[in-house]
Amino acid sequence: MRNGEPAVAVDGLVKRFGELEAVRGVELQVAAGEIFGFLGPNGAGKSTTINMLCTLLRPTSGSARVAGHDVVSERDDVRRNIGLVFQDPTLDNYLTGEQNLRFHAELYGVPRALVPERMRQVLEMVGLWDRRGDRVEIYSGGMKRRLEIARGLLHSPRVLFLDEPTVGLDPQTRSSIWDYIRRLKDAEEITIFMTTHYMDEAEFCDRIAIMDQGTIVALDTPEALKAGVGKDRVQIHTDDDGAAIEALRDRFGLEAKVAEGAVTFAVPSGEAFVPRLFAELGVPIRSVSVSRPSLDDVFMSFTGSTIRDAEGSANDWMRMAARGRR
Ligand SMILES: Nc1ncnc2c1ncn2[C@@H]1O[C@H](COP(=O)(O)OP(=O)(O)OP(=O)(O)O)[C@@H](O)[C@H]1O
Repeated sequence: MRNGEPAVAVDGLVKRFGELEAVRGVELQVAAGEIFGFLGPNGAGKSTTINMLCTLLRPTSGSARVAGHDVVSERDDVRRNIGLVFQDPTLDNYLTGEQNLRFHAELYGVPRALVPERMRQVLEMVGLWDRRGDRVEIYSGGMKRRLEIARGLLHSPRVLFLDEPTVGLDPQTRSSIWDYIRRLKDAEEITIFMTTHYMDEAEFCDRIAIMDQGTIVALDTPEALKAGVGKDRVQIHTDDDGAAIEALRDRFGLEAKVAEGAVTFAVPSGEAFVPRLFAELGVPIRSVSVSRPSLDDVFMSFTGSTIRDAEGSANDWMRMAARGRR
């Protein structure tokens, strides 16, 4: 990869499955050393895009370069330069942490002489050096995830693809995984391309792309995306959501929808609007909450649903990836 060249450069990338255009002309660039987050509802095309970047799926048209190499014509170079951390655990439980890493080193052709030193580095980075001799079956969920990250790093990839690195982990473990990810970025000058469903985690990304129906609908820093929404979110609980949505449309010209079990809509100044709402809605309100724009609102303004409602979008790509590698 030449100096100043983006770690990931995607140009007019398209993937068709028969009639279905799953990815429709995606353009993006990720700078070396960036933490880049990929968000989107179920079926948005994230997995398909990432699979193309990881060389596991061939683009229908367009091009992509990862770590300076073309994903079609220089497939092996791309593979040597990327690390993948699957959502589904792919560790061998009967082996020790160290044995798992040795196996991977062999698979990736890491020169034998370099393995002990590199193994120590990555295991220390994720705080598992002292536990390297234990069988993985007695590791906690968080330890397993950290070992997967260590393994993804072992062959010194330039770009690390992480699929929901903290899904299913408790908040404390999630936060420690994030400490490792941030430390990683400093220590290894690595580029991280990740998917997450946790909006608080998306905040840690340098930039975020929101994908919907095969295209990128927003791409910027979390701050810029939130500033762009420019509206507060109001949520009300009522006894008749249908009537409330109708009244909001008829009396205030507002488009509302039910999200997370509450009638939800956006107005420029939420607090100032609440008294009018109570006075004029004509539908009894049980409770109301007003919040400043969050990444969730950004997500909603571009995709029409909250990330929690869109949840369950289990990223199948790693499963596909695992299959594709066999
Ligand atoms: N191998 C395939 N053959 C046919 N259609 C596919 C294939 N892979 C994906 N698709 C379709 O392409 C679209 C995009 O799917 P994709 O898995 O990329 O979405 P996603 O954003 O990753 O969603 P999720 O978060 O649920 O994983 C979907 O409509 C999906 O059904």
